[in-house]
Amino acid sequence: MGSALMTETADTTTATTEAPRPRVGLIMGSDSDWPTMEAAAEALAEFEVPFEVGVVSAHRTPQRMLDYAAGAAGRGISVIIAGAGGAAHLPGMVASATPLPVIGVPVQLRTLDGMDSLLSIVQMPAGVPVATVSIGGARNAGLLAVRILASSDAGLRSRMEDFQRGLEAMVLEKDEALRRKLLGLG
Ligand SMILES: Nc1c(C(=O)O)ncn1[C@@H]1O[C@H](COP(=O)(O)O)[C@@H](O)[C@H]1O
Repeated sequence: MGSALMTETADTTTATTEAPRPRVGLIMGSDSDWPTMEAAAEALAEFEVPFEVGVVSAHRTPQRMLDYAAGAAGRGISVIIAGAGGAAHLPGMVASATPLPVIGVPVQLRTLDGMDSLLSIVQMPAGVPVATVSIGGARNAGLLAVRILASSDAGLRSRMEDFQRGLEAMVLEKDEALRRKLLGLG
């Protein structure tokens, strides 16, 4: 089942080198979700976290969804990011069939501004958690997956700390630029 998904990696070595095993499963209900979900892939690639990508739908491919969720941990996946729009049952259904942490991304469709997706994902019954990010918040889903992995990976944790310092530096730089602009200095 897992072999049906595409494995992505930030590894830049030659094609003859065996690709590292994916640590994050990035799935979505439809290929039409990719423009939203791509930001999660980019965040994972920034941290050189190997991941796999695939379309898995609780509604349209229920058996594939169950097989994926049941097999992910055994294949070495540590975190699953699941994005879906509308009646977004995928993240919750996947969470019900795996012990792994599942991060849900509400994908905004043309109707209802993504509120339907958000509410479908966020309102889980007690006992089956899904960590829901904001509507369209795929980048944060990727970063949250990195943080989860970093909690038991010192190297990754230190990269996350560098990333956070970078964010802070960027804000301070913008603050300074704004101040100079307001004072007519720059
Ligand atoms: N919400 C779900 C599920 C699911 O939750 O299992 N499967 C597909 N979908 C969503 O249907 C929307 C429209 O899909 P199409 O564009 O393929 O018609 C997508 O946002 C997808 O995530």
